[in-house]
Amino acid sequence: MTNLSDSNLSDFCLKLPKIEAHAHINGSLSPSTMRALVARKVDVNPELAAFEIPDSLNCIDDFFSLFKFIYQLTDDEASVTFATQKVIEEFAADGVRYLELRTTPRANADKGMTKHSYLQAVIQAIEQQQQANMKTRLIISIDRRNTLEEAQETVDLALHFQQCSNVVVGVDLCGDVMKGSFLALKPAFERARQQGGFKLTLHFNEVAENIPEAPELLSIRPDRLGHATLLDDYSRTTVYQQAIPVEICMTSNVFSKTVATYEDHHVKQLLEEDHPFILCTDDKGVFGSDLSNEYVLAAKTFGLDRHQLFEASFKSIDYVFADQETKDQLKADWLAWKKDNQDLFVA
Ligand SMILES: CNc1ncnc2c1ncn2[C@@H]1O[C@H](COP(=O)(O)O)[C@@H](O)[C@H]1O
Repeated sequence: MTNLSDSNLSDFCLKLPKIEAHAHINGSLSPSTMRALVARKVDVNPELAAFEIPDSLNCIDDFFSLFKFIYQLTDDEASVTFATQKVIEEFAADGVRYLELRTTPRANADKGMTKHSYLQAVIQAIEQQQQANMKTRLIISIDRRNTLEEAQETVDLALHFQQCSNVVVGVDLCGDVMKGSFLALKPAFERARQQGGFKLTLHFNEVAENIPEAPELLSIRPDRLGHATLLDDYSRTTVYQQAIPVEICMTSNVFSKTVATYEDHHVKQLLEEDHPFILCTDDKGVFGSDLSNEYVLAAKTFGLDRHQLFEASFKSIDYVFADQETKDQLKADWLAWKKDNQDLFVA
């Protein structure tokens, strides 16, 4: 049962202006969005009526196989647009003021959806769904299982959409941590930075098997790292020396068992070392935790007070893939919010 201070803390974390920088679109679909998508499709695909998210995810393998189901819900452009709009609305309702969504372009020949039309649907949704209080930007993901040719095709799309829209800001390496190799894909990331000026973020050392390729990932000097769960000596030295911001996804790590408990979470070290990090959700739909809840968890687990929570959120602004003018505006908004809400800082 929540006591009074719990609900006060939840209320504070909901109202706190926040940055979300690591949110996979298809992992962020809420149960109500999934139900709405099932309702749209069940006539043509009755099997979807039996679609349900497992109550508990036993290991990271379960987690990646879950996306095979979710992808049946977003297998045409209209569903992709609908899903993206819902995700944006929900982050805005959770007090997010600057959102960087990410997604992997996906084709579906049966529905006539191409990677190009998939991205067009996402970008259209972002442009149409700009909220009064929240800016949304897009990071385009390259899946670890891609061939170099596929990865280059994704970079081509990022470059194409950069010509007609200002929402694409970065390129990400994601996907099943046990598959693929970064080395094969490295030229695509280098081209994304050189030709598009895109920022690069890489899912990094989520499991021990990723450690051997860590020097290769760090060699491109990523602008941010996702998770960075396991820091071997070389990675720790490099990540700390280069002050690379880490996208922290506590619930995702605990649910997918890459971190044993919240108390053991590596954000503890980052807090102690004052190393840059951003609290994020990863897949709020799959793991059932929105961003304000991640702030509640960080506060409860590591004893952070409201000023420290504000600082964590405020510092995150420096690490987003936006221009300086946008960052300055966000900082001014955050400070104005703090000034207007002094009463919330009294627990
Ligand atoms: C444990 N955390 C994670 N580690 C690595 N990749 C992840 C992930 N969570 C999600 N994805 C990647 O994002 C895709 C779903 O969103 P999009 O279809 O791109 O919008 C997943 O298929 C996976 O490739």
